[in-house]
Amino acid sequence: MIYTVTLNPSIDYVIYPNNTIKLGELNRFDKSHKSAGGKGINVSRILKQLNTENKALGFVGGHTGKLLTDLLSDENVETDFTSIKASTRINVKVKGDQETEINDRGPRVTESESADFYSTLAHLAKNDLVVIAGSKPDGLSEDYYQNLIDYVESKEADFIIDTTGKELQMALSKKPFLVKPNIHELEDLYGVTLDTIDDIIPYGKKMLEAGAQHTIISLGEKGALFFMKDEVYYSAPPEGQLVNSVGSGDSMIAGFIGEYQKANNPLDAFKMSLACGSATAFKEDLAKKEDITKLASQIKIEKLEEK
Ligand SMILES: Nc1ncnc2c1ncn2[C@@H]1O[C@H](COP(=O)(O)OP(=O)(O)OP(=O)(O)O)[C@@H](O)[C@H]1O
Ligand SMILES: O=P(O)(O)OC[C@@]1(O)O[C@H](CO)[C@@H](O)[C@@H]1O
Repeated sequence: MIYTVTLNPSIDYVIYPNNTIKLGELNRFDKSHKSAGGKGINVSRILKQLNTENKALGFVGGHTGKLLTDLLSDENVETDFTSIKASTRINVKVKGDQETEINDRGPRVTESESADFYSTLAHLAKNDLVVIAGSKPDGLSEDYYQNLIDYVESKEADFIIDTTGKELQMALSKKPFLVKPNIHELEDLYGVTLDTIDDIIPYGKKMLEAGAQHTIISLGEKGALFFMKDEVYYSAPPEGQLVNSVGSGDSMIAGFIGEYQKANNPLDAFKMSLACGSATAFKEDLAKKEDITKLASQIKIEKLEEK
């Protein structure tokens, strides 16, 4: 079974302003939509499009939590959320001349609610996969992710983590099945500036040396690099027009897992991750199955290095 964990999910309220947003003035817009958001939830939504069985876990509360659950149920995404008293956050995504994201800090989770979460992982078993993604809400201990990873390890299950900084650094030594930093997260992790693919490669390798089983470094409109064992691959994205980059990184993770589950072939999984990432980048909301299928045949990967 695949579980996605979104400790701080959101309603993503996406607005399309009629004009450039003017600070300090009344701005109007004619078009908007609300979608179930949060990084792990996005992974679940794309996995559903790929017909990969999975369950979304995390904390939800209040009317917004109910809306989130209903939106997922409309897409037939299986959930087993832990109820909290405080309300699920609303994150605002402004699609103006540029994309601007305004993310709420989110609700506070109480100590007893934080312990309740573990009951949703009661059936976790050997070879299951847990995808842990996104920010941690207030109220959870500093080492909540670390404890969660230790728990997953104790059940002999695998995990993927999509987080940043110290938490990502800590997780590497626990041998994640996949990590997928974007270029900026990689620069922050190692305190460097990376301008070219040749600059990036040693840092991708470092992530494998530190423990990651597979590493994808996403480069936005420039595509992505893939590291496994001693091999390094690159792929440019398929042709298309950027419409929305929110969730494209999460879609990549889903694409990798969905394809890997089918045939245990990491290179095909990397191709599918590119197809899913770009299919979402070319859509207003997350990609649908038909968008992904259209792009999948266009992805070409190039081997850059082998020791
Ligand atoms: N402008 C674009 N054109 C084509 N593909 C894109 C574009 N932007 C993103 N993608 C696709 O999405 C993937 C992930 O993008 P990016 O590196 O921006 O991830 P990210 O920063 O984790 O995304 P986010 O946090 O917004 O979900 C890229 O590797 C690429 O396949
Ligand atoms: O505040 P976090 O947890 O870091 O990120 C939350 C979020 O920005 O990430 C997703 C896109 O990756 C969105 O659906 C959601 O609003």
